[in-house]
Amino acid sequence: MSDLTCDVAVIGAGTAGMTAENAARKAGARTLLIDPAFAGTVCASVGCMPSKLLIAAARAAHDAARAEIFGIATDPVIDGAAVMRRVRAERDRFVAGVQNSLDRLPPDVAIRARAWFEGPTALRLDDGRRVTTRATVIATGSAPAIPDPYRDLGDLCLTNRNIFELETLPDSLAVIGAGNVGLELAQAMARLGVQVTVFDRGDTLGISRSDEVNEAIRTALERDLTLRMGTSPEPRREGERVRLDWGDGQSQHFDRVLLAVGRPPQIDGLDLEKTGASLDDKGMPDFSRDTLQIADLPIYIAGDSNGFRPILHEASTEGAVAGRNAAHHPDPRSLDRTPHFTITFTDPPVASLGEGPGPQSLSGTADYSDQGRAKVDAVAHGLVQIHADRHGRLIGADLCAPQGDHLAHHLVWAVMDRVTAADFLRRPFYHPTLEEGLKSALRQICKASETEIPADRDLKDPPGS
Ligand SMILES: Cc1cc2nc3c(=O)[nH]c(=O)nc-3n(C[C@H](O)[C@H](O)[C@H](O)COP(=O)(O)OP(=O)(O)OC[C@H]3O[C@@H](n4cnc5c(N)ncnc54)[C@H](O)[C@@H]3O)c2cc1C
Ligand SMILES: NC(=O)c1ccc[n+]([C@@H]2O[C@H](COP(=O)([O-])OP(=O)(O)OC[C@H]3O[C@@H](n4cnc5c(N)ncnc54)[C@H](O)[C@@H]3O)[C@@H](O)[C@H]2O)c1
Repeated sequence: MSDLTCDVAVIGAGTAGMTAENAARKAGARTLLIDPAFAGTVCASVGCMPSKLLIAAARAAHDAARAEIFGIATDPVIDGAAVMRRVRAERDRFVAGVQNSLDRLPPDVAIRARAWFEGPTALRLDDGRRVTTRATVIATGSAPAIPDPYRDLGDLCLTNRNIFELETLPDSLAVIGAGNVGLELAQAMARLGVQVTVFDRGDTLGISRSDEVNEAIRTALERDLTLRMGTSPEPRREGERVRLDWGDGQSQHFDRVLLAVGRPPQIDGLDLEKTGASLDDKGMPDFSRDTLQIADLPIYIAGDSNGFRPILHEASTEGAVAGRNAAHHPDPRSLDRTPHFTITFTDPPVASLGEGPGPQSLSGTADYSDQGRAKVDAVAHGLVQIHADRHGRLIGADLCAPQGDHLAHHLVWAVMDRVTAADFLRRPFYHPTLEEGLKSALRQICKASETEIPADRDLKDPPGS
């Protein structure tokens, strides 16, 4: 096979890589998109989408089990094999959608191979070919960390890469790591009838920047599962089960263990040292968060592989910017970054956006344990903390509240629009909705910032809101 030449080589055909290739090609570059598998992105195949499909099944089970609250008797039977079949069937449709996009690439753009650097403008492929390029985008994603003791567990050790392949649900599951992956999947499994224990070496839940929000999600989770904070258990395979030992003499057996202890960037094996980039002790190159360029090299790094904001919409935006900048190298343009914004799809969802609470900021809190619409729907739990500057301009929020994924979008858009609490209160709030609950936090910010609550607006909540 003969060597290859291009303007922009993109390493990795995930969300960031596919977007980068497209942006570079639209900017007039001759592109190559290099991936050993073209497996249809982590998001569609083993990340966002199958996890949300499992969560959707869990929500159906949970709603059926609690229908009694409303006077409706149900006795749900969970067919674990059918649950997993639907997860995979719908997941496969998402993956097929990605494969369709890959099939529409111009001929000879997709190269099925693993790549690594031989120099700043030279790549080597594992099929022996060499690629000479003007610029490169690294978009190699991240991979689940697997601490050594768990490697001996064989098929009893799950990660996001194989959990969705389970034929049926296990009776019991230990989840190691109370981050996004761990908590979303732990609660879903528990609501599907699996006995779940979550272990985390941290003493307290750290999913949010706010202690109150961490406490709200902790009490919600403990209705479904056991949380063992401050533990880093030792695993041992015993036949077809895993024994975990922790603390002084405590132990328990589980059918399976799900490892969710972090997702470091997949940069091993890229031979980045051959590019001339200076690397930190983890092998990470220094890169600009504005342009995604590594030093002054013709190399850009996007998505989970740069470790900055390892979430989907950031991978997509960064991919577009890295692709465009690689095509226009050496004249990269800065990325117009949106605020920090994360959502954990637990029930209630947890979100954090913009700036967190700080010494210079004001906060208002909306209590959702006593909110009208939340009580109607029997989901009254949690809180929303809205943060503002001293003039009452919204700068961020932390929350754990019913439909918190939607509330968080209203808030992050308001932060981007540089809206003040008073501006926000001028908008209509339909009754009875969860949005209406935000008003109490906004009024507190008006008061603390000594700004007027707009004329013609209520000064306190009407009954039932
Ligand atoms: C269980 C789970 C749930 C998630 N849920 C959400 C969610 O709800 N919302 C959200 O915003 N985010 C979520 N995420 C995060 C989201 O999936 C990632 O941020 C996103 O998929 C990252 O995309 P990427 O393009 O950076 O990497 P990837 O999609 O992983 O693509 C990387 C590609 O690089 C290729 N590659 C690696 N090394 C090489 C090499 N040397 N040569 C060639 N190719 C290479 C790989 O084969 C792969 O195709 C979730 C993640 C997980 C694991
Ligand atoms: N809804 C979403 O947006 C979503 C969902 C899932 C994943 N993700 C992405 O995936 C990334 C990785 O998620 P993650 O949950 O794997 O990692 P994480 O870094 O968010 O959490 C890992 C947790 O594991 C704990 N831990 C580490 N080593 C341990 C050990 N040996 N024993 C016990 N506990 C240990 C840590 O204290 C930490 O709480 C997230 O940062 C996020 O960007 C996003």
